Amino acid sequence: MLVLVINSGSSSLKYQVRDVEAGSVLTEGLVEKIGMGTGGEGDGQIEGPRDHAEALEQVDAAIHAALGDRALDAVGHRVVHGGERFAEPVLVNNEITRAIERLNPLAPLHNPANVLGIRAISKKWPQLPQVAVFDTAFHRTLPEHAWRYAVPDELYTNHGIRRYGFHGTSHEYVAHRAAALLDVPVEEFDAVIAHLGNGASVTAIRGGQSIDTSMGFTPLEGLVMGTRSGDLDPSILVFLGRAGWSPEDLDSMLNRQSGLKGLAGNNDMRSVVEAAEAGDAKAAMALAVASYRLAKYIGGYHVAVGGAKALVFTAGIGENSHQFRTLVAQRLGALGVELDAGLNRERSKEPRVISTPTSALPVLVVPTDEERAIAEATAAVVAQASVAP
Ligand SMILES: Nc1ncnc2c1ncn2[C@@H]1O[C@H](COP(=O)(O)OP(=O)(O)O)[C@@H](O)[C@H]1O
Ligand SMILES: CC(=O)OP(=O)(O)O
Ligand SMILES: [Mg+2]
Repeated sequence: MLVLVINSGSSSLKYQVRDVEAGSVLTEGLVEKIGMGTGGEGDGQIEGPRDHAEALEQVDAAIHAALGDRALDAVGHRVVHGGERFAEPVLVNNEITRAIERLNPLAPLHNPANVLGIRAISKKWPQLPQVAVFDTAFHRTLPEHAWRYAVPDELYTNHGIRRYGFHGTSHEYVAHRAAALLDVPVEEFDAVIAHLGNGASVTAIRGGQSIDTSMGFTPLEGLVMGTRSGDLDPSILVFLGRAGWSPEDLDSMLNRQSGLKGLAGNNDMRSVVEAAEAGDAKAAMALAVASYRLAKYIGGYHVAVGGAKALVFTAGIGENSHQFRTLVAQRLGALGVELDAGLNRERSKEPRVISTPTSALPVLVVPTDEERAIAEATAAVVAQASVAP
């Protein structure tokens, strides 16, 4: 089955065409600066489309050569917020699209773009089945004591304020691959998984299921990220609000000006590590804050899962930054974690163990592949829909 995987952002659209049975990628690319003039990269050089519909025209042109005389069978979308309703990937129809749209206020950076992407495809290729794959779905197994905030109940009942969690497609995919590498049935896999990309989250896995995760009501809570603050005392916002900061000011400060960028002036881990190694004290402190915060979460989730059998690093930073992994591991001495310096520095696209044989728990690096997981889920939903009565 040929699946077009779409990850729509507010001003960008990442795409991949995959042959699900062959496990291959036919073509991929990124359309940037949607509604902002010029820009873009990928297989085809793409210039600033006006909107998501125009972006899609460019994707269509770019994938044409790669498809040859084959045709797409389905489209799979990454949808960031599925609320409490969506625990599985679903075949999209008008009602589903409206349900996703109703969740827009809960993920204002992500969901509106996802809806635009779905509508643009429906218009362009009305016959093509579309599947929505939700970042929140894997976390629907969180127990209430993990998802509930200690605030008046009406905030939950009237406003849906609770922990939802994100990056679920990645955490689930990585849990399966890590369990396979350790030769443990996934239903018996207890672990802590750290997805460290631009957005970063850590998940407690018990019996292969998510039982806690660091992102919350929105993808802001938890770890120090590229431009997001992660956890802080909520009273800071009250304080700033009283000092005249608007909701937009606060949103921009927390989501776009904080994290590594706020601490070190740069949101890219590679640059922050380089600066720290060159003696920049702010960059070194940014790494200390981020690694300390993550180590505390790992300790907490080790308890939450009743003793993790593995610690897994994934996504851009988790897969590539041996320096950051070292900083985190150095703070995990109390858990008996011990990295093998040589294995930790090795570069590979394969899942691998990077701890010593005497480490109290194995530490793994497992490359994530959200697009592959979305393509496979899409194919499964479409295949099932075609046999349903
Ligand atoms: N070789 C590398 N060494 C250190 N950090 C890296 C490396 N490659 C990528 N990264 C970091 O990974 C992060 C981006 O992760 P990624 O998973 O691609 O993000 P997203 O998909 O959320 O946009 C950036 O902070 C980037 O600096
Ligand atoms: C949900 C989320 O934070 O996604 P990303 O890491 O792609 O920004
Ligand atoms: Mg990502």
